[in-house]
Amino acid sequence: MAEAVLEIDRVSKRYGEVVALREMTFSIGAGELFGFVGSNGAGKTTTMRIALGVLAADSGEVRWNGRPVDFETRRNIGYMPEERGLYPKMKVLEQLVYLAELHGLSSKGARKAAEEWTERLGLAPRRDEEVQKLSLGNQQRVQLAAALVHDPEVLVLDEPFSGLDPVAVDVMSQVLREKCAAGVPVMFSSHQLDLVERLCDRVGIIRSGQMVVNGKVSELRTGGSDRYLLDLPYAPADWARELPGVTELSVDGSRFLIELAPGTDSQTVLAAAVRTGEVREFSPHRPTLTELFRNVVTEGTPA
Ligand SMILES: Nc1ncnc2c1ncn2[C@@H]1O[C@H](COP(=O)(O)OP(=O)(O)OP(=O)(O)O)[C@@H](O)[C@H]1O
Repeated sequence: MAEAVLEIDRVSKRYGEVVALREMTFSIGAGELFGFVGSNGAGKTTTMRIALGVLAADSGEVRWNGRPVDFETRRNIGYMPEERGLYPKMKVLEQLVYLAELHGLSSKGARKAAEEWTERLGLAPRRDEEVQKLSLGNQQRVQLAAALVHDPEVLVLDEPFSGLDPVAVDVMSQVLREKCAAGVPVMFSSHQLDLVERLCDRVGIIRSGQMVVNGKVSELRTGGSDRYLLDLPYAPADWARELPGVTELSVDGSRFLIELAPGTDSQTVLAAAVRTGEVREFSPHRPTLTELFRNVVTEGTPA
């Protein structure tokens, strides 16, 4: 794994009686695209705000390249807040130039960067429009441009894909991949799990303010239970029920999803399937991120 760059180390946070984060811990390496998922209210926004230093943790620490995040470091982070923080009456280009200058770019450099990003994100025809007059999706593109315009060394994006049309989703995905390829650690939250699965190197699933699953998407999908999908057009509905070590999880017409207990030989199960007649399909079933997510959020009692 790449050297850890952004580290969230045992961060806890309460809002009065509400415990939002309990010793939240994870890190994101250089050039890594990290998807942050969890139910509504699980603590994603709180984590990101603390990572950025715009909200103080009760305990724990956020480090960037081994040093606690402070005012100077924050200038190097590109942040796309969930609540969107643009000035509604300012024109698009003017606003981006202003934000880039705030982050330390010269006025010439700021204008050049603002022009490039508006071009890239399909906002060139909107440069002279007030942000408040844009559609929500276009406001979101401006918000992404605002996170990128100062060429940040870390990107933290709170639900950057929500409300975007498919073309904008593609552009956004491409931009995030490019940033990663350039060595920037990128963290983003999303409820669009298919997108997270497609895009991310690693995913973190949080529940009730804690990281409960953190790993490579491909490994998470192959690890864990031993499930098989079978298509048996002539099998009676109960063909698998008496087989030792086999649990039937679902049946959809002739398609059966089963789970094998540890030590159960899949070839014995295949032989039993063959005895029912034709076997159209017999394949290991890799759960999707959505299925993993459902298992994780419904497992155990929310604290
Ligand atoms: N300013 C606040 N005052 C009180 N409670 C808050 C505040 N902000 C967040 N919370 C609570 O903290 C918990 C975590 O909220 P947070 O916004 O971080 O979740 P989230 O994972 O981003 O949710 P969503 O997916 O809905 O955006 C929730 O129980 C929420 O109600």
